[in-house]
Amino acid sequence: MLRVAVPNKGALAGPASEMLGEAGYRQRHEQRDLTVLDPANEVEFFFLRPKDIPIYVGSGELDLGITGRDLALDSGAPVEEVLALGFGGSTFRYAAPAGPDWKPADLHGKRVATSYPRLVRDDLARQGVDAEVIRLDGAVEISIQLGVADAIADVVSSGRTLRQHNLVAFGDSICVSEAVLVQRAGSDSAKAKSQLTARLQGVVFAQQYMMLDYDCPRTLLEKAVAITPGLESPTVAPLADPDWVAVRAMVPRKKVNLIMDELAEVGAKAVLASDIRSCRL
Ligand SMILES: Nc1ncnc2c1ncn2[C@@H]1O[C@H](COP(=O)(O)OP(=O)(O)OP(=O)(O)O)[C@@H](O)[C@H]1O
Ligand SMILES: O=P(O)(O)OC[C@H]1O[C@H](OP(=O)(O)OP(=O)(O)O)[C@H](O)[C@@H]1O
Ligand SMILES: [Mg+2]
Repeated sequence: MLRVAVPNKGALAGPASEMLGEAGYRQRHEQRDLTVLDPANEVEFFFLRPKDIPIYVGSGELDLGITGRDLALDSGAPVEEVLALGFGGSTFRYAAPAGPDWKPADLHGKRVATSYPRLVRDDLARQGVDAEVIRLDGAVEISIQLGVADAIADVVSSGRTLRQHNLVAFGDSICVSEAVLVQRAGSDSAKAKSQLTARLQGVVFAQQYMMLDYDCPRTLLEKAVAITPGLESPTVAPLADPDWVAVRAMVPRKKVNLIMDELAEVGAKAVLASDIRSCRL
């Protein structure tokens, strides 16, 4: 039985369960459930705090876990990334009160509040800055106002929380994070583990692509195929009208509107874009 850790609360919990559900795994119905058995797939899921997940996986008690890259790095646990999952994106930044232009070197001799002390200490050491790290559990943005810190280092997603507290991010991102699937560093890729990874990879990949279907005059096919080369090569099928063909190809989701504009310009008609739920390469 494969043992897999899933975030039970916070920003990563909903999307992680949705992705596992999409990949065909059983998920919990009750928020209070801390374990779910999926006998058909021979997997047991454990719903844990995302911060604790690298510790369970690093100890070898659990085989795989979903957590944030920033949390995995901060834990110092011996885990390695198996797959980046494309949700829960954030950056981890230094921030200080708006006004003077800060740079990381200005933190020398100052107090930096954070819930990610290892991540921050490692970065300060890398930059050769000697600052005091104040460890807080959350709501770090208010610590400067309350007089316990001069600057902070925290997760920035939309940037709204920083703005609300009149803080400005400075320096390069300490970490560019997203949800990741992790395993114990150096552990082998058992069959069950690769199967779960491949299924999740199928969902991650499907979310990055869309399927395009369109009709195209035979004479313009070469031009249209150059715009939608597909993964191997697009599917081209005859239509009842011998002068026209139907074309089907996967395209990157981010470019779908641009590609639809280009196809329309070339003379393609009835261009349809649809979501892909899962995909095996
Ligand atoms: N808007 C966001 N706010 C907080 N975390 C986010 C956001 N977007 C992505 N994340 C990621 O989610 C993870 C943090 O999850 P979570 O908020 O559950 O942890 P936590 O802050 O320690 O828990 P809690 O806030 O419940 O005490 C990190 O990997 C972080 O990068
Ligand atoms: O850039 P934004 O979109 O505003 O998001 C970032 C904020 O969200 C998180 O806080 P969370 O809600 O997890 O509370 P916490 O500080 O108590 O962990 C994070 O710690 C920041 O405060
Ligand atoms: Mg939080």
